[in-house]
Amino acid sequence: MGTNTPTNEKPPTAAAKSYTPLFETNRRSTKSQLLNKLFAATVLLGICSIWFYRFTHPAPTTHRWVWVGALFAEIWFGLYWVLTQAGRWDPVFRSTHKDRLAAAHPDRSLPRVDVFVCTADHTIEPPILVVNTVLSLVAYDYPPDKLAVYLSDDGASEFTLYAMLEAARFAGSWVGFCRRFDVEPRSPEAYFAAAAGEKSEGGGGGGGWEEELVAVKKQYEEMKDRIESATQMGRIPEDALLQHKEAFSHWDGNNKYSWRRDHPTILHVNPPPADGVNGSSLHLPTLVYLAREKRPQHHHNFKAGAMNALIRVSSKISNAPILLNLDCDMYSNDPSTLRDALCFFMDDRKNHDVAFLQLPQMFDNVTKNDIYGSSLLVISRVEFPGLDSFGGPMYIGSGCFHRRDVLCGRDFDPNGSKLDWTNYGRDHEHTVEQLEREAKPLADIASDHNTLWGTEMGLKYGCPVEDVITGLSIQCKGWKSMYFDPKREAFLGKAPTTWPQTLVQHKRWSEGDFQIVLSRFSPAWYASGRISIGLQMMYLCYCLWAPNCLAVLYYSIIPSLCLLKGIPKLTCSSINHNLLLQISSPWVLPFAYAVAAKYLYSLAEFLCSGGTILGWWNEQRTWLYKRTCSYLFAFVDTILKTMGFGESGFVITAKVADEDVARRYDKEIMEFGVSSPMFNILATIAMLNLFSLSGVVVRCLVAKDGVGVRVVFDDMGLQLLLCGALVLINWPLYHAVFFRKDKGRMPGSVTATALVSALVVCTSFVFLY
Ligand SMILES: O=c1ccn([C@@H]2O[C@H](COP(=O)(O)OP(=O)(O)O[C@H]3O[C@H](CO)[C@@H](O)[C@H](O)[C@H]3O)[C@@H](O)[C@H]2O)c(=O)[nH]1
Ligand SMILES: [Mn+2]
Repeated sequence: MGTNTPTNEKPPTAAAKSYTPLFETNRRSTKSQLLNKLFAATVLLGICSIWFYRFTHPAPTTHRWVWVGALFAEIWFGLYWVLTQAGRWDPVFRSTHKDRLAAAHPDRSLPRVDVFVCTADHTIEPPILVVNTVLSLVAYDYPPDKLAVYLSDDGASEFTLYAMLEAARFAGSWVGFCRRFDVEPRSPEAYFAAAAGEKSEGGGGGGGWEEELVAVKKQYEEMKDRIESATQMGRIPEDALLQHKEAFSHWDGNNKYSWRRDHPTILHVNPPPADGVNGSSLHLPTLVYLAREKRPQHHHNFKAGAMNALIRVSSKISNAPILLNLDCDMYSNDPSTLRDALCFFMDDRKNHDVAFLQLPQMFDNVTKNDIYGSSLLVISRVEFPGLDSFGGPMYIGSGCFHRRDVLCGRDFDPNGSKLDWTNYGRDHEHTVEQLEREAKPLADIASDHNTLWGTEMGLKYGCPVEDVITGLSIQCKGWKSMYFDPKREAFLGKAPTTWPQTLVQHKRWSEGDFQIVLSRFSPAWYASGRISIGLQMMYLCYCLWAPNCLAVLYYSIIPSLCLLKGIPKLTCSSINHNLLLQISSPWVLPFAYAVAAKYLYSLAEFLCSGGTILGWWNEQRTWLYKRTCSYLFAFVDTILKTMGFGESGFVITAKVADEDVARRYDKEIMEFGVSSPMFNILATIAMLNLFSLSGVVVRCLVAKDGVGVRVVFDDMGLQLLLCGALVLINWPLYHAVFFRKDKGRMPGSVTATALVSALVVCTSFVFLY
């Protein structure tokens, strides 16, 4: 996509000579930008001519609603396309100078960093996965006395605490090994897997690496065994109970069923040995376990509540000016990421308005052709760099660095919003007991309920995408954000591995995003004048995912039904209308151009972002399924919620699958498996298109004189194409319905429901309408 050239940011003046930038900003070459814009202009022309066609061929008297639907869908798709162009207007790409950072700020003058890891359920977020993340963070290449890792456990699980304590013990050996051989990545599980395939970087070159690897791996496996068997047997080993009597005492005699929703704050600070691990020179960061207080009568506000408790508690313990937020499945893949991030926050000239720095969310379990389109490639590689030029990307949760003061509600002052490092941190004259005693009440409900937390301070409450709404409210104050997509992925997490997970995750996202449009911070009006128009357009683009379902549902159902019934024309007294255009009509050209150009461009973007052709095709299916299911449910639920019915929840995505499912996932076989209302809709639409297509084919075959065939192709050619494309993209679904025998197939009940519903819809449309 063109070459990158550095932008000319303000020519250096004499006074500014001593300033050395810590990061670089690159833009596409003027030529490639111009070409891109010209191309966009031609597509826009195509879109306008489609609109023009509709308006100059006014509503017919018969089948009027079909016409109205098509008009609505075409306007929607056209406008939506315009919104997406903002993300492609002027992308910027950032790179860092860690060497300059090191020269300007020796380790002892680096600011503290607090890392927050959130977990919420030890059954779907296994403790061993969580501690792999924790260990990868503890092993950051950063002065240990400046780093603290906090684990928030909304599941209040003794097994997660046990796992963390085990990890703290193992950390000495692990970090030592990592430092000595400079290994990457620093999540033990990921490293050992890579080392086994001899793909590991660093290390390999002798110096006792192999022996040490065997030893540290053995220790790790033993620890993993202990953690997993404790979880399986539902019992913490005696020796651990004895050693950490105080910490585990909270679980004595608790009621297993209500515990998660009803328990006091549990805070356990695990300070590193002051004189180094086993008296060596190796020091480790502080590790903290927190399960904030929960009571059934108080809403806990999901991850936002957990994050706010962490912000408060950490302010007493380490009080770092920079916070990093990670989900429990996202381990650090690059030990130098903290230094990368600081290049942005510590750049002398450009740091005064940067509130947060978002890094892309990448996943280590995505298969080659990404069957669920979960890698977010185009968003990460194309759209977020695009947002960055308009004031910065959204805050999307995991992988985001924040300035503590801004996240805590600091207003933007154009004359002085610089971060003063020196006011932060606290020295450890306190004993651990003192620290725990002081910090603990801050995670109690009393410190949160009826306070400014969740409204003016911290992450916002009441929205399933707490991250996006929080980021938007910060940007609306005048703060900027930045996006940094490093060459080596900074974090790797777990993407959903089944259709139900994928669809439910997108329901949460699109529901949350749509709520933002209707909220106080609406990007449609509140943000006007507060953030740039380009950014506003892109916020709308994401926040209007949910209502997208209407136009897509229309396009995937009505033209096919009309095809089946044989309605090519919508007649009005004098003019002939076509539902979709007639193939021989000159108007087909701009229509075909706009559609083809849009899809080819999207394919090119996908390939340039590192995807495969099949991956792109899979992503198109995912978009279709998300739009017809997740977004529909999100849309309906949001409307109901605004009318006062129901509340939106937070369904946590499972990070493990049973063996059978995992095996199919690795083979890129789609997983349906359970019956769900979402599948009923998907399968019904798929069947309906199959029936329509077969119906037409049969009709052509029985038409003796060939007239029927000609009419079908000429008058309904586009409908036929659309229906054919829908059948093609649904292929794996038919396969799962009709042919598969494994557990991941479409359940019989869904199949039956879909067949009956599609049959009823088709016959009643053909015979009754
Ligand atoms: O009551 C809760 C619910 C969730 N979580 C944590 O929130 C994180 C995200 O949950 P997950 O189920 O993995 O959702 P994703 O859709 O994968 O997460 C993305 O979307 C979320 C917003 O919907 C953001 O919060 C996340 O950071 C972002 O990675 C996980 O670490 C959970 O443990 C909590 O701490 N408390
Ligand atoms: Mn996740």
